Amino acid sequence: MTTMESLIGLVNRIQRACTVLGDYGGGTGDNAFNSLWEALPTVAVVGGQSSGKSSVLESIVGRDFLPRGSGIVTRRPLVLQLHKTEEGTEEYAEFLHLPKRKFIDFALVRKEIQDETDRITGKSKQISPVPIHLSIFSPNVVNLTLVDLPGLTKVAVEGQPESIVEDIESMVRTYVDKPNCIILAISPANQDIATSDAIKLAKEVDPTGERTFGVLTKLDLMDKGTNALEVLEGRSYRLQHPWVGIVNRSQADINRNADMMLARRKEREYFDTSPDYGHLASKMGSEYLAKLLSKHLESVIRSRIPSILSLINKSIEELERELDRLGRPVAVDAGAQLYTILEMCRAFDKIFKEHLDGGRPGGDRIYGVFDNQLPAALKKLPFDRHLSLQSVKRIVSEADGYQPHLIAPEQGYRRLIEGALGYFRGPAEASVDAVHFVLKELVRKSIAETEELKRFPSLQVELAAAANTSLEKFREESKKSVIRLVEMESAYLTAEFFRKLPQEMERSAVVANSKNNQTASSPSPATQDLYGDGHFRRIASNVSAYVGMVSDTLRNTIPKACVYCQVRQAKHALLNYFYSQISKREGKQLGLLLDEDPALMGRRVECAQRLELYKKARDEIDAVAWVR
Ligand SMILES: Nc1nc2c(ncn2[C@@H]2O[C@H](COP(=O)(O)OP(=O)(O)OP(=O)(O)O)[C@@H](O)[C@H]2O)c(=O)[nH]1
Repeated sequence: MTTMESLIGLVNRIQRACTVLGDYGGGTGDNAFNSLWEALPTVAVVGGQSSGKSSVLESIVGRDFLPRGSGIVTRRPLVLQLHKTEEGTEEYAEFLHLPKRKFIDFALVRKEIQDETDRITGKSKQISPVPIHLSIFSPNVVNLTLVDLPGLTKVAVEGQPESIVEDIESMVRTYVDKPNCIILAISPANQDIATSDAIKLAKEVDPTGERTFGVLTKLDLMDKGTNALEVLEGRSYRLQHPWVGIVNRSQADINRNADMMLARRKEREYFDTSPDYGHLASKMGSEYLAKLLSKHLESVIRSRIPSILSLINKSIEELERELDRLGRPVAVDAGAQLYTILEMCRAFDKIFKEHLDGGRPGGDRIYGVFDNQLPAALKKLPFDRHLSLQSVKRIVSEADGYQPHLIAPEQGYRRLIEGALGYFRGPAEASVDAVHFVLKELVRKSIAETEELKRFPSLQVELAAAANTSLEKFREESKKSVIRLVEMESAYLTAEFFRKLPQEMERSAVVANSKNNQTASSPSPATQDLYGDGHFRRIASNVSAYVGMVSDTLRNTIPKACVYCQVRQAKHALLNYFYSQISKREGKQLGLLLDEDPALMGRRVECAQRLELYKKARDEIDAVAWVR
């Protein structure tokens, strides 16, 4: 059988561990972990300024320990964990941020709360969502955890930023919005309940009043002849739980340093003897409130345990998956580091090859170079200009020198052809460059897609640089090869092509003759036209036909050279340069390559800590017999 202590204490322990890891009610938006804190039931104390919040808390504890003053005194949430101890034991307090230091003197507790508030918020009087955890061990308390929040206010006081009014409200909301938050809404009885800040907020976030406990303070300060029965009996504002009336110490009592135990007794007497509230006396006062809350908190925790466990189990699974993805921490010895690097290179190389061979997209763009870009570039070459009548006449005349040619202009043909073939260098080199850029892009993509490499930005950079150096070398080789192909075409022309030409010319002349109906005695057109425009046009068309034949050949051979020199090499030897470099490295330099992204290392540590927290929480909950 489990006691209340073990249930509330269990939640207290988990809450403290959550805070250490930055998971607390008002500040968990940015680290993308499930918030365990939010799954834990908490009692949040909410009220307008001077509504009596601090007094209620002190009454519940039975000690004077909260900072007082003008302006906004509570500027960080105070998680107040009360632990009931055996009768006769000494009372003491402990802060989470000062483990092992026992506070016996509660005046020092007050000072430490002030100092610790300033430590985070500075003297700026700003507010901060990072809670202060205070545990109080005493025979005069019930087991209970409450979160004291800054008082809702309407105006900033001197030295505080204007935004503080909204900042406080939004901080309070981050707590009370959560379905697991029990709202302790404090309103003063000497003020119209309709204007109570606490009730206004509670109405908004908990319209059915399921998780709101209404507390009415300052009953003793009501005008003579009036009472708060309308509120306390639930007629002014109905809640599912009964309202609790409280009489705290007055300012004069505080100034007099009136004893808290005495104040509790006086409060009891007030209700016992009150003509207005006598019938409600057993359900009034701070002691009753503490017991009521403790019982309620315990039952809520009990009912939430299955959902807390399921959140914990889900989070454990998620964290383990994430840790697998992030990989294990890097080995420290050089051999293991080299092994890790080579493993990653292999993974990268595999992905790169898949891109080329078709398992992944991108390789087809190389075929695109050969099938579209190269033919289009060849088509665009300015042969029309080169073989225009004027240009042909000029080149042939220049080639003849002072003696005009007698039969075919051999030199003229050669010069025209050589001039034309020179144009093929452009598309040949452009094809090599285009293939180079596709390969480079595939290297970039493959690095990005290699999951194992994600952790190591330095290795990524080095790998990319080495791969690109290799690609550059392949590009040089490829360029040499395609230029050689073009030069080979210029070096030796296909004589066969020209041997066929005279017959072709005759044939075309006969055709032209018969078309013109000329007599047999007319001179042969070939002779007649030896230096005329028709002759030069024929030369241009012969050269054009030859160049066309070479173009067809190069269209087939340039891709072969590119694939041979670049694609094939990239597939087989892309990382050879990297391997030769890496084998020369010492252990320390290898370590540098494996320096992980600090953000990732941080994330791994965070995940590991979270995992530990969740596992510990699961074990603790499992250890409590009533869960079964
Ligand atoms: N007579 C009487 N005075 C009370 C009662 N409750 C609170 N006070 C006084 O009201 C004043 C404000 O009370 P606090 O407990 O400081 O109120 P608070 O809501 O914590 O105020 P802030 O921290 O300033 O937001 C103090 O002077 C208290 O003595 C009460 O029930 N009766």
